[in-house]
Amino acid sequence: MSFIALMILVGYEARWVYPEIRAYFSQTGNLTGQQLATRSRVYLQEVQTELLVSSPPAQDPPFLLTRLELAYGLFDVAVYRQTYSCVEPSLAQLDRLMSRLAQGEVDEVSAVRNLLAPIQCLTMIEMSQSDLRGEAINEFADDTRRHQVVLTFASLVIFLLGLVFWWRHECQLRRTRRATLQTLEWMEHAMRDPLTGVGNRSALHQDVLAADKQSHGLLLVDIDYFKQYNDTLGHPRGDEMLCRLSALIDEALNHEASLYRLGGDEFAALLPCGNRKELAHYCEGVIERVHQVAFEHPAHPDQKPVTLSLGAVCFVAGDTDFSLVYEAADKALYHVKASGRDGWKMADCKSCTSRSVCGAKGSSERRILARDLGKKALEERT
Ligand SMILES: Nc1nc2c(ncn2[C@@H]2O[C@H](COP(=O)(O)OP(=O)(O)OP(=O)(O)O)[C@@H](O)[C@H]2O)c(=O)[nH]1
Repeated sequence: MSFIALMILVGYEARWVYPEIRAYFSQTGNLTGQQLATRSRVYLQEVQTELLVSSPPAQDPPFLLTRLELAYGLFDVAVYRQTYSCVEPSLAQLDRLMSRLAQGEVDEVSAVRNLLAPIQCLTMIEMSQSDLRGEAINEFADDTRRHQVVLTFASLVIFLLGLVFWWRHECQLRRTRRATLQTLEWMEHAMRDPLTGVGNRSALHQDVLAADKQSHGLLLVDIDYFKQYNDTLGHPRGDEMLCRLSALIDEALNHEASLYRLGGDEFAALLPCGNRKELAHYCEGVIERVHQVAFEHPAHPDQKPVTLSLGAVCFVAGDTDFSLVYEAADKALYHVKASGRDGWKMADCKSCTSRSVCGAKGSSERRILARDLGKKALEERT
């Protein structure tokens, strides 16, 4: 918009400047016109003076004639003839005077008298030319002033247009920036569990997709008998416990894992882990830490403090269908739950790893398996 206005202004100025300057300089041509008349008058006056001062003239007739011819030549201009009525008679008079002077038929006094009319005509031409020039200059000055005003206002308009454009652009930029930030904020909210502040299920899937092709460990953690905890102490205390446990799991995993709440009382942890042994170490660490802290659980069927059940699996991110990985970890968790809870199990998921990352089984895993055997034996006996 500003650019278009600027172009219009430039066009306008170019349209004005060129003819106006031309007009001005053509008027300065009047200076030459005036000068011709002046020069011619000076020659005539020199002849007049010569005739008046010295009688007989000190200069010989050819000198006077040359002066008169010069005066005639400068006087005999087409523009003068067309513009001023006194030119034709004056030139005729000069012509007559020159021929009479050449023949020596004229006395000084009548010659001087004959020069008066041409001199008067030339003086009038000088004054007229001077007036014309003055008018042209005044007109040019008026035009210049007028155009300066136009130029000033146009520049002001362009400046204001530029300002408006800049302001609108700035507002647009701010709106876009705000919208982007809001979108990012919403995305961030959409990926977070509002209660514990850890990521949610969508965040887990996104992080798995974004993870580099390295060996990772997935831990699924579920609180045991949380329904009873809620029923006894109330949901606000249950919420509090969820927050405490998410912090505790994070701490037990040395803050190296990304933590997620998948819903209800189930958490997931994703962490880089080279082999099963390392993952087993992490699982053991979580179980031990919750034992150490021993959060009170007034309704635990086994009269224990709060306990956790863990299912874990090793996988190579990017190489495996994550749903298979999750299913394997979930099965392991289910197995722990079914085996009496308060323990961990690592899934032996062959399809989850393209590289051999499997190591030794964890002690808790062994403990669960032992408990399974015990349960089976008990069932067989009853
Ligand atoms: N305080 C609280 N409780 C929740 C929330 N979301 C789900 N729950 C409760 O968590 C409990 C989960 O219970 P279940 O899935 O039956 O499992 P559980 O009682 O822990 O039993 P097991 O998992 O078999 O050991 C339910 O009572 C839900 O009401 C929450 O945001 N806050």
